Amino acid sequence: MSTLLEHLQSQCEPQWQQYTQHAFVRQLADGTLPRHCFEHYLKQDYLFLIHFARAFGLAAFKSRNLTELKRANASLSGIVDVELDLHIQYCHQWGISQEQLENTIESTPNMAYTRYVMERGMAGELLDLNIALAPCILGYGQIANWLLAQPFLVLENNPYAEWINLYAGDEYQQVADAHREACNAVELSNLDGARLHTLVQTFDAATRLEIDFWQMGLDCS
Ligand SMILES: Cc1ncc(CO)c(N)n1
Repeated sequence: MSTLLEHLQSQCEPQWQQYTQHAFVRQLADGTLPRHCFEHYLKQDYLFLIHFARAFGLAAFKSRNLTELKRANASLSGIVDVELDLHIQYCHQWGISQEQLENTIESTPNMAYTRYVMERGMAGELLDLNIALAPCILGYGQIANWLLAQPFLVLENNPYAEWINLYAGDEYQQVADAHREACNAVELSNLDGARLHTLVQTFDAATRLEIDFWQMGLDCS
């Protein structure tokens, strides 16, 4: 019997592949991504992380017991107290100041993605929100591991090596494992066809929005 996430991923295989093997990440691995594209991505990702944190605030609100509340709380503080600080520090290395981050004009693919996730959470239950969040959390972990195994990977003198290692690292992989566990706490066999269909639609939409996010980076749009 497969898990809920295995089922969702298998239902969205072509989109999942487009997302996790996008030209943006291939160019990170071989070091050919133009620097201005990455800088644009980093600025947008700062805004993304702010909304991502808010989504976990919503997850806390949607929690029905202490286990769920503790998970949401851990994710919220992980982003607010660790990931955002790391992001600001990392952007500084790329010559992007906190002021520049705060003055970044949000791109429409970024808006579409973050607000879509929040809408799923507001309209639905915690599970809908967790599934809307799954492609981003699990995808980045998978992308980093996949890139490290590719023949086109060049780590020497690659300005993006640190980024790849961050997402392949134990700390991020543990975050991904925790989210996988939260989603798979629901048994696939306990969901009826209509409920499952809604979750497939959510997973599919969030995956396509991640593809658009990479494309935004590549197009500097
Ligand atoms: C757009 C996007 N998706 C996923 C992650 C992983 O946290 C991120 N930082 N940004």
